[in-house]
Amino acid sequence: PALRADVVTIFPDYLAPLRLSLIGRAAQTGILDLAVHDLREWTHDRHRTVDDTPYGGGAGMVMRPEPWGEALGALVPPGTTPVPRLVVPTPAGRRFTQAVAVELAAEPHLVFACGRYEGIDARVAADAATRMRVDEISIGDYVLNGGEAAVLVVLEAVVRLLPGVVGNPESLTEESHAAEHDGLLEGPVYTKPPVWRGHEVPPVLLSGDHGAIGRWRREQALERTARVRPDLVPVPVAGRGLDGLT
Ligand SMILES: N#Cc1c(-c2ccc3ccn(Cc4ccc(CN5CCCC5)cc4)c3c2)n[nH]c1N
Repeated sequence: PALRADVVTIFPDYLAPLRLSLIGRAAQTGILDLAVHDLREWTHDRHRTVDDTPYGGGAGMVMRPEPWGEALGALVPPGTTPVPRLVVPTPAGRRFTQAVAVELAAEPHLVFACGRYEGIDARVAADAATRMRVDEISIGDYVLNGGEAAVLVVLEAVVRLLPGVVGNPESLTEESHAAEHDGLLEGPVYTKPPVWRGHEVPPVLLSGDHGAIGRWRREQALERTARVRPDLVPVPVAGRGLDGLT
């Protein structure tokens, strides 16, 4: 497979959507080798305990290191090659962006550690870092209850970049946040009918004048990016084209 992905979580059912559609097909066609594991497999007490009170006090509970140590040891036994990358979603992680998705899509093996409660005992990532690359990532500046939703987001963004997953690879470069699109947002899209509830499709798109269409689309992308995401609009660089893009 192009990518092997192991996900460890106390809510394996939460990852069921990965069996559907795009990612499900990638798994069936052998492009993606996905395995979801229940962390409690690596507990040994009657109550299958995965959490305990935080040292130093504070609200909530912290995930115990032992089950995680055993889970990662079982999934990545010493001597495993290629050494996987451990991806740990956390509110305190580096921002997950398209560039990070491209980076992860180049990896042969990813292991995702889904935390819950107030997070995972910090020694788990520290210990793993002695054997593999550990990436603590956040999918955005909002608070979730655990890492599972982040894994759904990250795996969708990563798997769609794998060769053979998306029918039309060209669409991968023409979309928002793709480097080839200068990181601009894409403009509006239209399909038939040419008039719908009195709303016309912009005539240039029906003109067949591909030069004009290309210019119009770029203008729309720039305008929309400036309105919705001014932070993404490239600043003109001295000595380059008028709009700083060419
Ligand atoms: N990716 C991603 C994420 C997550 C995420 C990812 C993984 C886990 C594991 C547990 N939680 C719950 C939680 C929520 C808030 C806090 C902060 N503390 C609370 C009181 C003082 C600071 C700690 C844990 C997680 C949340 N949230 N938002 C993202 N973009």
